Amino acid sequence: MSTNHSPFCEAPRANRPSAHFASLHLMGHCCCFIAPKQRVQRITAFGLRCKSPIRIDHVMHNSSRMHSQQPLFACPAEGPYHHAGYVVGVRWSQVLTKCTVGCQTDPLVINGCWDLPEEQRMTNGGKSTMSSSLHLRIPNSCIIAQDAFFKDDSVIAVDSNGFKQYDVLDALHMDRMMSKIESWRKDPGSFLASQSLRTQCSVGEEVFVLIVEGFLIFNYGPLNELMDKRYFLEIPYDVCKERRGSRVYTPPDLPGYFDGYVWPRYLKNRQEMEDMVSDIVFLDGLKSKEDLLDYVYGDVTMEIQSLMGKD
Ligand SMILES: Nc1ncnc2c1ncn2[C@@H]1O[C@H](COP(=O)(O)OP(=O)(O)OP(=O)(O)O)[C@@H](O)[C@H]1O
Ligand SMILES: NC(=O)c1ccc[n+]([C@@H]2O[C@H](CO)[C@@H](O)[C@H]2O)c1
Repeated sequence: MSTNHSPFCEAPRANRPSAHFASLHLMGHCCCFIAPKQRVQRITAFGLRCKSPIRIDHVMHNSSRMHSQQPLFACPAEGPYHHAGYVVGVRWSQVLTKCTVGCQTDPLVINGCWDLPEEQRMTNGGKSTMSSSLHLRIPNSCIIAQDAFFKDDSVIAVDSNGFKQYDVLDALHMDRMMSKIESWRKDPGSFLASQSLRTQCSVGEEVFVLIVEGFLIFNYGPLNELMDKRYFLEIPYDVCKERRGSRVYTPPDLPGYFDGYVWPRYLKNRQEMEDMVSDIVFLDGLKSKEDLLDYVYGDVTMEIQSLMGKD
């Protein structure tokens, strides 16, 4: 199976109303709360839907760290709906405060995903790759990865085929993941410091960005609703199977696990996700890492600029 649908747009789906493809559409709601030390955090939620082709000419670069982008195009395409999906959500908070100018040079080391050699990380859709690169480009960002919250193997349910039921929310300590996200929300600056990440602040205001990366983050309502932006990286069945086959998990996949459990479960999870969430940007994970990163980075920075401009 293969995909020919375009990289930066929602994937086609037979039962998705065509209106969902119509034009770039931002919708938002905001809420405010006052955090300690006079800090004002604003949380904005919005979704992105797109039809074809959307041209993004550039990203504002009134800050030295914002890079201008090459024009990018997004358009829908037809095709079978057989893609493995991986999700990356982005959340940010804006902090209005006075800070000194600094720089962030530390690479992200969180949840054990960045400091592992590539061949030991999961070899699937590219979300860890994307998240890590995004983090390095976005000041004051950090990653929380869902894979770090798997329960112990001894408590994972087993089906009648002997397949461990790893690809369900029950296999994850979502409560612990939420606690971690909550601690970021309460005080992102302190959270970064606790991860040995320095903050970079411009005079006047700063935006902290949390990149939430995982394979079931949108299926968990309380987490999904916190996201400001949602991206879903897809790769076709055959590529996914091949990449999965080259991985060694702990515990390792049993023979037949991919076709007997992982793929059918993925299809169920994906259906559930699409029934719950509509404002997801689907990305073609077969595109180059650079193109994907440029697109997402451009998209996120535009929204951050827009967020900053609203105050
Ligand atoms: N756009 C891409 N094109 C080609 N290869 C890619 C792309 N993105 C990532 N890869 C490669 O695919 C492999 C898997 O990437 P990555 O670990 O980021 O996937 P993942 O979705 O995080 O998987 P998992 O959730 O299972 O950890 C890596 O070897 C990575 O270098
Ligand atoms: N404990 C783990 O991290 C673990 C163990 C066995 C399988 N997996 C797989 O990780 C993927 C999500 O990234 C899922 O498809 C799990 O099957 C993870």
